[in-house]
Amino acid sequence: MSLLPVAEAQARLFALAPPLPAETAPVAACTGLWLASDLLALRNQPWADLSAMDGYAVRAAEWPGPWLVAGESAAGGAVPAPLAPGQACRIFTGAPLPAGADTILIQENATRERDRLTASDDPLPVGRNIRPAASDFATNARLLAAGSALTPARIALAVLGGHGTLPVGRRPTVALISTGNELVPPGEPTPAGSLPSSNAAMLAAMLAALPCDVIDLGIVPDDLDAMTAALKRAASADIIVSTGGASVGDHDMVRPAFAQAGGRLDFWKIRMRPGKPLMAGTIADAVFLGLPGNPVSAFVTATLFLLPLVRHRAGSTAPLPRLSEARLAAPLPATGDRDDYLRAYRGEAGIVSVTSQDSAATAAMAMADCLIVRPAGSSIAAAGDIVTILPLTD
Ligand SMILES: Nc1nc2c(c(=O)[nH]1)N[C@H]1C(S)=C(S)[C@@H](COP(=O)(O)OP(=O)(O)OC[C@H]3O[C@@H](n4cnc5c(N)ncnc54)[C@H](O)[C@@H]3O)O[C@H]1N2
Ligand code: MOO
Repeated sequence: MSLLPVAEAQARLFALAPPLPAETAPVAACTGLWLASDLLALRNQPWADLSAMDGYAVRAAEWPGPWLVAGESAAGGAVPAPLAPGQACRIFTGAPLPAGADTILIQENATRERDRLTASDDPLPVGRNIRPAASDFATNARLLAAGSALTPARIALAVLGGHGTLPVGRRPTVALISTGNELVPPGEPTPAGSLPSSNAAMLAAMLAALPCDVIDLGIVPDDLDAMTAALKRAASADIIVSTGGASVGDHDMVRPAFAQAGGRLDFWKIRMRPGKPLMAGTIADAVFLGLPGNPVSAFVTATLFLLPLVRHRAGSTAPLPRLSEARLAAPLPATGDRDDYLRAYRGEAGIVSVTSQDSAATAAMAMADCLIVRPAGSSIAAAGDIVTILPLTD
């Protein structure tokens, strides 16, 4: 069976199910969500020509005065009366200009004696220190495209555009299933032959950064019927993730159980290391991801498939992790016939791959703050070479 390239597997995964239906949320609850439809401005910003500084609204042609100070304009106050020739209007930041004014003389550069005002610096061009009406955006302008991540700055834009609620993608529910007779829950005694189940806690921690609701269905033994029942129970979630039992051993029950539960497998086995035994399909309206059991393999495949799937179902149009480039601090061996995702960290002298690349080496994985992405067939890389990295932290 030939191995599926990572990018192809990601595209097939997203094609399994569309984003979840949109819902309306108050702006205060939108952080980290994705916009479900284009957002148009309901108002002009600024609503009128506004002063950008505290000072005086004048006509530039009358520089350097003297002007007669007549009237005042403050943010939230009434629109001031039009300026007659020779007049200046006291004005504050964010306040509307009187008709006829075309420049703001800042108060630090003005000399005022009672109502007589003169400028004490060089002439200013027309328009200086003024924010023209609708110069930020105009009514009906498209502020944000569907699928945009609602970052803090975009929430500010939406609110200034007149919105108090936003159409957003619904948060997916994610059901976690850990499989293996050897597993015991975190913190419980580990008699010989058993080990703590770490994958669900790790995945929940990874998912905590995303808008989704995690349901941990616990540990299921390597038993066909038990696993089938667990998958059926999980099928009301939007996304089901299992770890372990994905490979070819006699106790690897996930594929047969998935079939017995009525699931439709779409792909199995990816051209990547670690993570080869990854599988995906659908069961009822849920998308199913079967991750390998090794903690490092589960971590890498969750980074490349699970987190992007959650983003996709929550409405992101750019769900894949961002890649960047960095310089190697030490050489790397050639890769084999799968893409390598090497655990690494960003050191002072460049990128350093961690001591063990074994897919069960959790102590080494815990040192990593990025993955080095090395395509299949890459030759030896030297210290100083530029490589592609996938940052795991900012
Ligand atoms: N003959 C072959 N053997 C294996 C192949 C192969 O292609 N042919 N693939 C290898 C690869 S690659 C991987 S990765 C592993 C993954 O296999 P499984 O998904 O079936 O995982 P398990 O066998 O169930 O477990 C592997 C390992 O991870 C530990 N584990 C499992 N779940 C957890 C958990 N929740 N928390 C912590 N640790 C967990 C488990 O005890 C095993 O040690 O298969 C290779 N074999
Ligand atoms: O490809 Mo498996 O995920 O390394 O150990």
